Amino acid sequence: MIKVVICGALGRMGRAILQTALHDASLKIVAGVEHPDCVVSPDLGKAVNIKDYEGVPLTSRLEEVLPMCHVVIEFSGNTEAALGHAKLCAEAGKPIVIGTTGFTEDEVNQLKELSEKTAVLLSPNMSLGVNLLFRLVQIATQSLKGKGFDVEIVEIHHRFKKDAPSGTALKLYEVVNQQLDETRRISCRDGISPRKEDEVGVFAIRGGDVVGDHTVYFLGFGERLELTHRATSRETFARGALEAAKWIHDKEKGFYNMFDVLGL
Ligand SMILES: NC(=O)C1=CN([C@@H]2O[C@H](COP(=O)(O)OP(=O)(O)OC[C@H]3O[C@@H](n4cnc5c(N)ncnc54)[C@H](OP(=O)(O)O)[C@@H]3O)[C@@H](O)[C@H]2O)C=CC1
Ligand SMILES: O=C(O)C1=N[C@H](C(=O)O)C[C@H](O)C1
Repeated sequence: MIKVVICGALGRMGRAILQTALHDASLKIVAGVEHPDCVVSPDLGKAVNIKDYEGVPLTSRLEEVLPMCHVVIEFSGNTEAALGHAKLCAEAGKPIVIGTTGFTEDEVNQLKELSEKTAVLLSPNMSLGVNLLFRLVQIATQSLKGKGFDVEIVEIHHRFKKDAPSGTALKLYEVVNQQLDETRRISCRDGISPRKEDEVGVFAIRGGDVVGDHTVYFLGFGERLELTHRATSRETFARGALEAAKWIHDKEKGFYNMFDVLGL
């Protein structure tokens, strides 16, 4: 049985992962890591009876529970904390699956350095559909290049999401940018100025309880192609994160993403 620690244990994703893991006999959530100032701080350090977490110890110090596990899943939503957790994993030689988004380029480079000591999987989206979308967008961009199509990206998420644009939208832009020559990402249009040829708009809409929608538009003359993924439940990300944990638990070192897990 694969023993897993979740960082960001009481968050939306942490709870979804715990719930999903309850139906999988091949792994067990052995501890949760939470923010030191989290609302349940009196319970930190001992087993708690928060719904879903009955008997699972919660702590604010990953190093205390690392020896208990084979793999760590990181969804704290805080890139500084996630980097700290990855450093502890590298020191202890424990693999880590990171779903947290919003890393700067420099932080991603630091994660790559840590992956020389332990296995690190970083993906802004653990769903099968979005990872296939990355591939489809690559094909569409390549196929429509030089044929008069403009590319624009729109994402919608719940009102509580902190980072914008989403990690997935930024990855979609990266895929588009790799196929085209020198594009410029913009996040707003306001005023009198027609679209510039090298622009790619990446726009974030926030509201309600939207789990996560991403659309890439290929806008031509007389036709347009829209590639859309809609996540309707966090369980889809949770299942992906747990599949990633199973896949990485016996890997020694290296920098991976969901393509490696899904074989895409
Ligand atoms: N890769 C993927 O497939 C997906 C990625 N995400 C990403 O995952 C992240 C989390 O999303 P979500 O669950 O909605 O966010 P939440 O805010 O609901 O959950 C994050 C949890 O982590 C806690 N936390 C904050 N700092 C620390 C810390 N230093 N150590 C341990 N825990 C900490 C938060 O506590 P507190 O509230 O007290 O700060 C909170 O309980 C985001 O970056 C999001 O973009 C989301 C869905 C899918
Ligand atoms: O914060 C979220 O909720 C999500 N974040 C991820 C992102 O930033 O891409 C993935 C998913 O769309 C949900």
